Amino acid sequence: MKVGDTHYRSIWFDGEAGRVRIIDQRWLPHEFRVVEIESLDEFATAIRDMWVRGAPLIGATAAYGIAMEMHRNASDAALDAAWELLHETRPTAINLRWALEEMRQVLAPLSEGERAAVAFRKAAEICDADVETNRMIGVHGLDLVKQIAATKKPGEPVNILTHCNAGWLATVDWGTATSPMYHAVQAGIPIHVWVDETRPRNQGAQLTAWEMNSHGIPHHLLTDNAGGHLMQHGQVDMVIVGTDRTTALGDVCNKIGTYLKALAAQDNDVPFYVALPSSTIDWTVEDGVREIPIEERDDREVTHVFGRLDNGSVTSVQISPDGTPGGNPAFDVTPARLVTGLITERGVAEASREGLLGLFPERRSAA
Ligand SMILES: CSC[C@@H](O)[C@@H](O)C(=O)COP(=O)(O)O
Repeated sequence: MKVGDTHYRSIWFDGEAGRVRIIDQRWLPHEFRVVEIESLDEFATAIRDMWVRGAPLIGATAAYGIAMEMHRNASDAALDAAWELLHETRPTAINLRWALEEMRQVLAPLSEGERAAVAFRKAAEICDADVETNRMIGVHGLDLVKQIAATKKPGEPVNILTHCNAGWLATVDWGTATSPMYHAVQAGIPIHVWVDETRPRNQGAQLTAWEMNSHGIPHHLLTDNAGGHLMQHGQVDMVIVGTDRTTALGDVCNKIGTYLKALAAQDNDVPFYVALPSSTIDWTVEDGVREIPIEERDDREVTHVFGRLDNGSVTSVQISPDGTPGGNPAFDVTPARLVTGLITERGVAEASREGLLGLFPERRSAA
């Protein structure tokens, strides 16, 4: 999407310089920094320490990490070691394993001399496919927004609540949850977005709000606890969130706090949609609550907040007493029964095995 007048993706390969460039998301919204990442360790650090984050972008970054490593050393041992190192950076988002497997499958049968060029081509393909997938999620999600818009008075906006950042910064472009929003704006449908701040790292406040602001989409930033109240008062027409891993039965694992929004939505008859590329479906998992590994992050993310001081400097400050430990589960699972529909690149599915298999019939034999 555009930043000022320039169109950016969240990751790209500069072929002339032989460098991968990313937007270092740790500094947004205060500073827009583009950095180069080169060594395998830098790729692992960029994913683990969330210079890049969001399930699809983690996968795309890992793909380029493999490509850069193949350029340096294309042996079987280097491929396996890179796969392992990148795979252990973040445990919950399945796109990481998906992208690493895609890379390994094309590279493993090749000779060492062939691997680097093919790896860069494959990483670029993964990125391009992500962009198109997310565009299609927007096309299908737009139909849902239109249905709600049809019930409104002329000019009255569709109020959409979202949690965390499932925007273009979490993908290569468009975003998943935000793609229907961009498509609605393009179609001239008035929307207004409620942006959950998303403690502890505040991806909503720092990233989604920045995206909405940059694109001129009307929005308000909310504390994480406000959504239920707004739903009770008819101020939320629909929820659209992303997912880091979707089970074969339609449970969705997304940023911590998503589950509570789904409960509030059900209690208030607010449709709760989850937008996802099919690379987020883990067909090997059925029960999300029991089977999906939930990332536990550093408790400093809870005991401290990051922001800009009045003097303009960007820093983190402690908000809790010395000695109080933080608990930091980074994701939770929303059971399929709370999900109104899964918005995929192939259409909107019921959150169930049959719903998913209806859109992805090629998976039927495996099921
Ligand atoms: C399209 S991204 C979907 C999810 O990855 C997103 O909602 C999310 O939870 C991101 O978590 P993060 O910890 O910032 O990587």
